[in-house]
This record gives sequence, structure tokens and C-alpha cells, in this order.
Amino acid sequence: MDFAPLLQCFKQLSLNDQEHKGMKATDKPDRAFLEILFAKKAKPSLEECLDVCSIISYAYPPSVIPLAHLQPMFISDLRLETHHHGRALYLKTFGHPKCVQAVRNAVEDLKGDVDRLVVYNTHPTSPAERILCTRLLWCVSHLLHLQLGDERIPAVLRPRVVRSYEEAIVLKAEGNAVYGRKAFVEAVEYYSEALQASCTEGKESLRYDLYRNRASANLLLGRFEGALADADAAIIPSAPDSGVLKEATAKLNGKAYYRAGRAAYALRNFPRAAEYFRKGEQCSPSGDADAKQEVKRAAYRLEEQRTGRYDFAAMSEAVSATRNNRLDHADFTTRVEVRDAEIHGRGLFAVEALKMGDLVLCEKAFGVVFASEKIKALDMTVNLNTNRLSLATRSTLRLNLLQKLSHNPDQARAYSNLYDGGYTPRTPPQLVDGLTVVDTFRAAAILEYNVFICPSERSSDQAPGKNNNEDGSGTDLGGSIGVWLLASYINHACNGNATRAFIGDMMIIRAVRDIGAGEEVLMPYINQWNDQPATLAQLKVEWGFECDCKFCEADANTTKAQLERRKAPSEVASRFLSPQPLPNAANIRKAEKMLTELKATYDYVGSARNRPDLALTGLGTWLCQAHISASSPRKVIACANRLLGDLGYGVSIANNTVVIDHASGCPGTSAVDAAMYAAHAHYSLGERKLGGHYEMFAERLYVVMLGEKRGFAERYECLELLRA
Ligand SMILES: C[S@@+](CC[C@H](N)C(=O)[O-])C[C@H]1O[C@@H](n2cnc3c(N)ncnc32)[C@H](O)[C@@H]1O
Repeated sequence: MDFAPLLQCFKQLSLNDQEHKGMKATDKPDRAFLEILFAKKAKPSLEECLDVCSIISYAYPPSVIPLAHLQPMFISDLRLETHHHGRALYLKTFGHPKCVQAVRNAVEDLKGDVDRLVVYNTHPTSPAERILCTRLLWCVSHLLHLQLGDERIPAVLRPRVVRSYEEAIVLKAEGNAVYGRKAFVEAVEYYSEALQASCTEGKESLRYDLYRNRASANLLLGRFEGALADADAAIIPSAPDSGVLKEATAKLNGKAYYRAGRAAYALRNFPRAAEYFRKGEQCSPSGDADAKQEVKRAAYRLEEQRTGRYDFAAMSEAVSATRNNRLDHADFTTRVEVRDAEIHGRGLFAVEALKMGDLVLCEKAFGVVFASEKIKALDMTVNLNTNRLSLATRSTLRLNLLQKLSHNPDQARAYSNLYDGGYTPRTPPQLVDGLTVVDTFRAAAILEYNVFICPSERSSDQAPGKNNNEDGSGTDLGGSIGVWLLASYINHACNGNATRAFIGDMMIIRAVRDIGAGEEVLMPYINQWNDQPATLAQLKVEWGFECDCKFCEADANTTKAQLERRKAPSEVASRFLSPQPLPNAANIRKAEKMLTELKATYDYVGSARNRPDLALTGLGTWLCQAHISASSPRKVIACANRLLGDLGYGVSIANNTVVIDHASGCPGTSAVDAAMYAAHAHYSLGERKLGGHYEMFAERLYVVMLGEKRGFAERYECLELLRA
């Protein structure tokens, strides 16, 4: 579908709006109208319903000036299409919030003037009440939500400030009540208010309770950095030496350590998590069972992190058994590091020598949205800055990430280090008035250069040989999609030395050939290496660069006359293969002739010179299969070796040993198939050792491409009989 006209239309609308820049709005709603519009149970208006598209407007930098230094302003000062830099607008909501794409409510300012406030970039699953509820006060510059007791609230709007210990107790009880109803955002607010109040000397136990409770609510909201800080603050440093009080303190500390451990675990700080869980375990005389379990779990993660040893079969099984593709595993990153790259900006480099098939990196998604997940429809996002339009999953991922970043400043900083396509100005995430200010425009730009498409469950589900759009490459229109922080530093090469596969939200990157210590890790962003024009066009459009790898260089050196000569035999071969012809002698002769003609149009196929086209590998594969049908194992072996050669894998056999040089191979199902045809032909001739060498190579390549062995035995089951 061509979205260009739609995009153009949005751009034009935005330009039209610019004509009113600096003017005062003349069509402001009055209070009576707003009271009806935001009455309890009021239906969304037609205008609100038509707002089915989120528009990322022309970018402007976020406000990073603390509230104390902003000049107050009023609704009457607002001007159309104008960013009121350096100003703050204090508003109080007075309607019932509605959530239609964005969250809306009626607001009034200090003079009693009214208007509608619409907040975008909220998560689609957050109820409107959480975002613009009636008991909140807002300052609008960037949106800063002020607690009721906040002294920055102008006196006229300021509600009574809770100061006494007794009031703090009431607030804590209210917090607990809303927590019980799973209203965790509100619970955090109550606990925070109570914390402002409960500063009375000698009442510290209330503070510990409040921090501990807030840690729990923050944990459930995914605000892990806040949860960790709260849980830390909830740890009671000194306890009486003995007696009931000692026991009670240990119990409370056990809870605090447990929550701190869970937050650290969620932040993937496994050593720290393990430490907290261990301390939690020690708080109970018989050893807390939950904490014990968590100590064990953290130990597994530490082991994965240290050794890179994962039980991929079990991970894959877990995805099927639980239907949960968000896996609980650590990252393995010790074999690589980020450095300045020759090709472009930063890249990822091997810090030790790696062999073909070795794990380069295994990483859990920083953020991911699976197509299979029920997404409350956010239909479309149009980015006027990058001229891109994204659908369901990508829009949801953007909102998820914004939530994660704005509540976890350290994670926001890690995300903000990723490539942003040269976005300016580069405002780093920073804490202003206790909030992490995230430049949402830049965050969206970063997303566009760093997303990977992933399969719904795992790479091995894909039917091998099919170039379906679930291989972690290419453009998506609503498919599963995610961001992997470290993998994002990997630069592209069509003939890269690594490739990626997925199990759930874990990205598994393996070496497709040996990689020297200090060598840059490169992988193809798009895996359709046999369609060069499409690949290059996509790289240009999506990632903004032209590839100059060895393949592309060879392609660029291919003359027009050569391409012209290749066109006809390539088309003839494609027609011959679709539908697959009968494997009789006449067709075999025909295929051999076509293959010779096609190969004559290449200077040199394989060995990283020219990428072999689909017709060529198709003919090679068909010939192997035809000779299997004709029970001609020697011919199968010859054809399989030729196909492997055309794919860049040099095969040599000496002293009853097969050596496959994979230094310049094009990894793919065709190569795995070819090796397996050769393996089974040798088995059928009783040459078990030679067959075994081919099979080992095939299996290794299969795991490189799909991340695990699952499906390998089934795929080659029919050939298996020959080995017996
Ligand atoms: C996911 S980032 C890779 C990391 C990036 N080089 C960095 O400095 O953070 C993707 C961007 O890297 C650049 N890039 C990747 N591979 C490249 C290549 N082969 N040639 C030129 N630029 C490349 C492009 O600008 C692309 O949009």
C-alpha cells in the first residue's frame, strides 16, 4: 500500500496550521460545554473519534528548565502553533478524563479560564484516570504532575498540605486501599504524599513502611529504578539485638530486600539482585522460601551471563508451553564491545577470536511488541520529521519505550546512546524537578534506526527457504518488532560475518564464519541477499545508507551487458522450476544446460564475489533432488558440492575427511540442504565418516541461522533412512 499521499495530506494540514502561528485561538470552548463534554460517562465526540492517527509533529526540544525558573502564564496567553519556551501554565483538571487515542480532560487555570487538555504519548493500556484524573494538578511546559502537597503549586490552587503524622497514616491507608484495587499509580501518589508529611522525628517506622509499599507499587508499574531506590530506603539499618522487635524488623527487612532484589533483577543487574536475595534469605531464621528460589534464579542468570551457556531447546520449549515469548534469561555480551567503526559511527567488535557457529551475543529485547499480543488499537503514527508512517506494533512499541524511559533514567540514557540518524539537538535524558525528561522526537528517531523485526515465537518456526517477512529483517506493517540495545551497534554487510535468530524476545547472534579478535561484527540487516536491487533500495530508505560490502562491490562491477545476458537464462530457469518439473533424464539434461548458461553470465559465483541469484541456487537444489530420485548418489554428491561452491563454500575431500571452507559462504537453507544431500548420499554408499562431516556442517549452519536445532531432524527425516 502506498502511504505517500496520506503522509502528504498530513504535512499539508500541518502547513495550513502554521498560517495561524502566533494568533490567539478564537474558538475556545466555555466551561458549560466542557462540563458536558467531560461529564461522567460522556461518549467521545465525533471529532475525538476521527482522531485515529497519532501525529509526531515537527520536532522541538524538550523543556529542561526547572519549574522554579519558569515564568507563569495563563490560558489567555496561549498562541496557536507556538512553543511557549520558558513559561509554565498551571492547570487543574475538572472533568472526567477520556481516552480516545490520547487522554483528554477539561482544565482551568489560576484565573479560572478553561480549555481542553490533550496528552499524547500515553500508553494505550493506561486508563485515562491514571493520566488525567480529577485529583491532580498539572503544570504544562513539559508535563509535570505535581503532588497535592507540592510547594511549587501556586497558593490559590494549593490544597491543604498534609503535615501531621496522623494524616500521613490516613494517606498510607488510602494508598493501601487503592493498591488493593490495583490502582498502583494512585497508590504511589498516596504514599508519596504521606512521605512528605511523615517527617516527624521519631516516627521513622512509618517512613520505612511507605517506602516499602511504594517500592511494591513501583515494581508493578515497571518503574524499576524507582522501586529499587524505594526498597533501598526501606531497609531498616539498626535492629534491636533480640526479642520480638528484632524479629519484626528482620521480617520487614526481608520484604525490602526481596523487593530490591526483584527491581535489580528486572533491571538485569543480576549480581546486585543475587546479593539482595541472599540478604533477604538471611532475614528469616528458617530461610525465606521465595528468597531462596530467587537466589537460585539469579545464580542461573549469572551463569548465563558469564559463560554464554543457554539451554536453547528448553527456551524454545518454554515459548511453546507457556505461550509466553518474553523469556527470563540473562544477556551474554562478554565476547564483544562497542568501538568506533571504520564503516560508520560506532560498531560492535569481537574481543576474542570466534569460530563459525560460536555465539557472538545473546540479548533480551529492551522493548518488544509481538504481533500475537492483543494491542489496544492505536492505528497509525505519522512522523512528520522522518516522513514515515508506522502501524500498530511499531506505534505501541514507541509508547511502551517512552513509558519505560520516562520512569527509568539510567535505561533512558542507555537507549539515548543509540544511533539517531543525526538528530539535532541532542538533548540527553535528564532529571528535571524529579522527572526524567525524554525528548520524545529523538526517541522516535532512534527507534526508526534500531528496530528489528522478529518472529512471533522463534526463528525455527519459519518454513526454511521461504523468504517470509518474519526473519528479523525488512520492513514491517504491524508484525512483531523490538529493540535490542547492544545488537543495535552492529553495522550492516550483505555478506556479514554474523547472523541473528530469535527465540521469544531473545536475539541470538552467531558467527557465520570465523571472526578474528578485534574484527568488526557485521550482519545483513536484510536477509534477502539474492535480490540485490531490493536490498539496496530498502537499506537506503530505512537506514539511509548505501552498502559497499564485497557483494555490493562485485554487483556494482557487473556490467550492464552482463546483467542483460543473465536476465533471459534466469527467467527461463525460474519458469522451469515453477512448478517443479519431473526428475527425469530429459529434465536433468535441460537443467544442467540452463545452469551452465546462467553461470557463464557471472565472472565468478560464490566466494564473496557475486551473490548467486535465486534461479541459480534453485537449479542447483533441484538437480540434487532429481539425482536423489534417480538413486544416483555420486551425482548427488557432485551436484551438492557444486551448489555449495556456488554458495561460496569450497569443499575439499582428502584422507577420508571433508573440509568445507566457510570463509566466504552465503549462509542459507540452500547450503544446509546441499550439505545434507551430500551427507546422505555418502551414507547410502556406506561412507559414514564422510557423511558425518557433511551432516555436522549442515547442523552447525542450521543452528547459526535459526538459533537452535529444533526442526532439523524433521526437515531431513526422509533422508535419515539412508543413514541406517
Ligand atoms: C543500527 S545503527 C548501527 C550502529 C551505528 N553505526 C552507530 O554508530 O551507532 C544503523 C545505522 O548505522 C549505519 N550503517 C550501518 N551499516 C552501514 C554500512 N554498511 N555502511 C554505512 N552505514 C552503515 C547507518 O547509518 C544505519 O542507519
